[in-house]
Formats: sequence, C-alpha cells, structure tokens
Amino acid sequence: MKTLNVEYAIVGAGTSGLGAYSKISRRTDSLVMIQDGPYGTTCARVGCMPSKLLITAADHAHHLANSEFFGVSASGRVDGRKVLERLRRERDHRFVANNLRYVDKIPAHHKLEGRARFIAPGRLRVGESVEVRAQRIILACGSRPAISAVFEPVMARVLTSDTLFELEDLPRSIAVIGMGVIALELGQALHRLGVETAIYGRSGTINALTHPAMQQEALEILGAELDCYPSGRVISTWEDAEGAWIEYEQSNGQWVTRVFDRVLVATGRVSNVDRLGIEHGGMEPGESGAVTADPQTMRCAGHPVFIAGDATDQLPVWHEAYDEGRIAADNALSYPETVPAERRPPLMVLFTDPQIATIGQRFRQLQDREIVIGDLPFTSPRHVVWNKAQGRIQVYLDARTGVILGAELLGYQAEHLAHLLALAITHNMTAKQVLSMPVYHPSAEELLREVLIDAQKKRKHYEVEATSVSEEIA
Ligand SMILES: Cc1cc2nc3c(=O)[nH]c(=O)nc-3n(C[C@H](O)[C@H](O)[C@H](O)COP(=O)(O)OP(=O)(O)OC[C@H]3O[C@@H](n4cnc5c(N)ncnc54)[C@H](O)[C@@H]3O)c2cc1C
Ligand SMILES: NC(=O)c1ccc[n+]([C@@H]2O[C@H](COP(=O)([O-])OP(=O)(O)OC[C@H]3O[C@@H](n4cnc5c(N)ncnc54)[C@H](O)[C@@H]3O)[C@@H](O)[C@H]2O)c1
Repeated sequence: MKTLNVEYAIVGAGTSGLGAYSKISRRTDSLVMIQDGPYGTTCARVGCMPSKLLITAADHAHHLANSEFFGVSASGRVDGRKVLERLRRERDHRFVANNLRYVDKIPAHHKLEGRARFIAPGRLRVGESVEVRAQRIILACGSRPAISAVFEPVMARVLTSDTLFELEDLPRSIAVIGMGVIALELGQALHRLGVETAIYGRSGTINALTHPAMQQEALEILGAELDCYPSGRVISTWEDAEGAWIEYEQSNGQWVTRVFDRVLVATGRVSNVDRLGIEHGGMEPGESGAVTADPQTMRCAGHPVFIAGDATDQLPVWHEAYDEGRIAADNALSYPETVPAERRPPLMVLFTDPQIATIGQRFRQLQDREIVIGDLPFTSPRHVVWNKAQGRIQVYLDARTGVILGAELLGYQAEHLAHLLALAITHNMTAKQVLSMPVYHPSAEELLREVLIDAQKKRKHYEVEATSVSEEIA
C-alpha cells in the first residue's frame, strides 16, 4: 500500500473539483485531486454541452418544418447519424478537448486516478493500492442518473443522459421517463428530430415553475406539442421482439401500454456521496443520502470536510458547481477560520421551446411576503414578428419597496430576459430603477418593461399607504 500525505485532497475532477483545484493549487503544492472515470467533466461529456448540441439540431429541424408559415419551403429531412456524429465531433473537439488540455497542464503529482472512499477520518483509500491522508478534504464527486428497479426487465434498451449521445443513430421510438429538466429538454429535442416520443411524468406538474398558472400554461404548451402522460406511474416493463414495453397507470385510473425501441430514464440524479463510505469518515448522511453543508462555506458541520457541486443537496447546475468548488476551497484553505461567501441569487434555465426560467425567489418561496405580481403573456411586437408569441412572464416585487425579488418565465429565448432580471436581483434593484434603462424597439426586452409596469401599477395603493404613514410620522 502506497501512502500519500497531503494537506488537501479533492475527490472528483469535474466542474466543482477543478474550481477548487484552481484556487488551492495557487497556494500550496501539497494537494491531490482524485478522479474516478474519464476526465472531461459531466457538463462537457454527457451534460450541458451535448444536450444543447442536440437541442440546436432539433431547433433547426423545427424551424424548417414550420417554415411554410413564412412562405419559405424546405425539406427538413433529418439524418440521425449525421446529427449524432456532428454532436460528438463538436463536443469532443471543442468542449471536452478544452477541458482535457487544462487537466493535462496539471502536474502529474497533483492527479490520482481511481475511486476514493473513506477508511477513517482524514484517510481515503483510492483503488486497492493507495491511501491518501489529507488534513482537509473536498468532496466534489458529482451525481449519477437514478434508475428504479421497475426498468430492470428492459435494461438492455434503457438509456440515460450518460449513454444517449453515444448512439450511432436516432432510435425510431423512445419512451422518456420523468418530466423534469432532462426529460423535457431531451424529449422535445428527440421529438423534433423525428423520433416517436412519449413522455411519462409522475406528479402531473412541471416542477421547475411554482406558480400554478405558470405550471398550467407550461403543461398546456408542451402538452400540445408532445405526447405526454403527466401524472401516473410506471407499473411494469418487459422486453420482447417488438421492443421495450411500458405499462403505465395514469392518475385518472386509465392504463396505457406501449412498446418502444428505447427507454430514456430521466427521473433525477443521486449524489455519488453514497459510494464514499462517509460513515468511516466520521460523518452521517442525511435522509436523502447526501451530506448537508453550510451553503456559505460548503463545510460539513464538525469536520474538516467540504462539499461542492452536484454531490450536495443544493441547486445542481453548472455555475453553482463552479462557485461551490471555489467557496469550498477558500474555506478549506482558511480552516478552522471560515470565509462565508455571499451566494448569488438562484438562476435556472430549461432549454425547452418555449424556455422555462426562474430567477431569485420562486413564487412558492414568497408565500409569507407581501408581493405584487407583474403578470403578462410572453409576447411583444418582436415575438409576433418571430411567430413566437406564447407563454407567460411573472415578476415578483416586494409590495412596499418595489424591489424585484424573483421571477418565473415561460417563453421564447426567455434566457435573455432571465439574465437581465438576474442582474437586477443581484443588485437589489427596484422595478423603477430597471425601468429607467433605455429599451430598443422592437426588442424582446420591451416585454420586461411591460411586465414591470404592470407590477408597478399593482403597487399603487401600497405607495399611497406608505405616503400616508410618513405623513402621520411627520
Ligand atoms: C444531461 C444534463 C444536462 C445538463 N445541462 C445543464 C445546463 O444546460 N446548464 C447547467 O447549468 N447545468 C446543466 N447540467 C448540470 C451540470 O452538468 C452539473 O451541475 C455539473 O456538471 C456538476 O459538476 P460537478 O463537479 O458537481 O460534477 P461532475 O462534473 O460530475 O464531477 C464529478 C466527478 O467526480 C468523479 N467521482 C465520483 N465519485 C468519485 C470517487 N469516489 N472518487 C473519485 N472520483 C469520483 C466522477 O467520475 C466525476 O468525474 C446538466 C446535467 C446533465 C446530466
Ligand atoms: N438546463 C439545465 O440547467 C439542466 C439541464 C439538464 C439537467 N440539469 C440538472 O440535472 C439535474 C437532474 O435532472 P433530471 O431531469 O434527471 O431531474 P429532475 O429532478 O429535474 O426531474 C426528475 C423528474 O422525474 C420525475 N420522476 C421521478 N421518478 C419517476 C418515475 N418513477 N416515473 C416518472 N417520473 C419520475 C420527478 O417527479 C421529476 O419531475 C437537474 O436537477 C438539473 O439541475 C440542468
């Protein structure tokens, strides 16, 4: 057994692990980053980038299929092999290659390959022949797709986001299980690329949005395009010569039994922390199997252990993983002192069409506050020009101060308005302050202006009330 004694060990060389590495390696040479499986990060290899490459091909197919509306004819024939070849080419030669170039530059003595697990507090076994003893440990080990036992009989035909992008050709038909982020993004893309797609949800809602009217509208719009069973459960599966059979009971009691070439299971992800043997490290997992950490320091209470990225029970998105890796590193470096970080407002974008986005506090989190809601259809003259006038936008203002607290969006390229709102929320801006900026005509940003004006009008009586209170005080 070879023993390595270091000040810092980072478990995982994904986005959060590399974020931590870039900070710690500037301060000390006494560190090791342990990586199990291929380098290149989940985001670049099997996550953000290949999924967006697939969605972009699907968008092209969709535009061509609808081009008659603009008086333009096009064939729009999809060649599945070429779509997937191009996806892998771009992914591997650009995004993964970029990451691998960075990893290559990391000195060899900072890298260790193999699966880490705790054997005692401060001691990790890596594979069978190396022990790492570290004073501070950062767990940046990511997550993996969850697959429930009901899919075991059709396992040979099951895909996850880890395997979908490796297909030689698009399948003829696919059952997409789940109605979360991955299921909606990839399910819609596959449908638009000509794959016969059915989406099977569980709860009957699109949980990324929390206002009932927003959820309803999202369900209606996506349901009008896609073959969706939003609410129910998969009862059983089996395979025969025809393919993978899915037997599903809808919550209204009706059963649906259908056969597919492939089954894409997108029913959430589980943190890889459950494979680390953290109980040997002196820690206890929470109910979900994840370890809880202070979001401002990423420290696991009572231990010189920090956690970051999808391994946590916090928002599993790329920019948060990177931030958390760096926050964990700052706090590992200053341990036992803490360096609490100011976290950015939450921001999430689903790259469906229409896109779904949430920024700051979602409607459900504002139940106990006095708010007004700017609430409009997601349309403007520009959206009409694009033939993309569908969806809804809600912006939540503090009723008294007019400060923008959060927003939920469902609309064409909502990501851009979402980022403007994110800027406003980050800087605690009021609707009035945002309304003071110039807005070009005709642009999508006119919709932001309209929705803020709508919210301000609804605040009127609060402003009157505020004036009268101050008059009384005077
Ligand atoms: C299909 C898909 C699409 C996505 N799209 C987006 C998007 O559009 N925008 C967005 O913001 N986010 C998106 N995400 C989420 C984003 O990819 C993740 O939040 C981010 O990649 C998490 O980074 P991480 O460092 O926590 O984990 P990872 O990048 O997964 O890194 C963890 C690493 O740790 C390794 N590891 C695990 N256990 C051990 C161990 N015991 N020992 C050593 N090494 C170990 C793993 O092999 C892995 O390489 C998407 C995710 C998926 C799956
Ligand atoms: N655009 C983005 O930022 C983006 C894109 C893809 C993934 N991601 C990240 O990856 C994470 C994982 O995505 P995900 O879609 O796997 O998880 P998710 O939590 O978003 O969705 C999982 C869905 O599956 C449903 N479900 C669970 N068990 C089921 C069952 N047996 N049958 C039917 N439905 C079932 C759940 O109700 C839920 O709606 C996300 O939380 C997200 O942060 C982000």
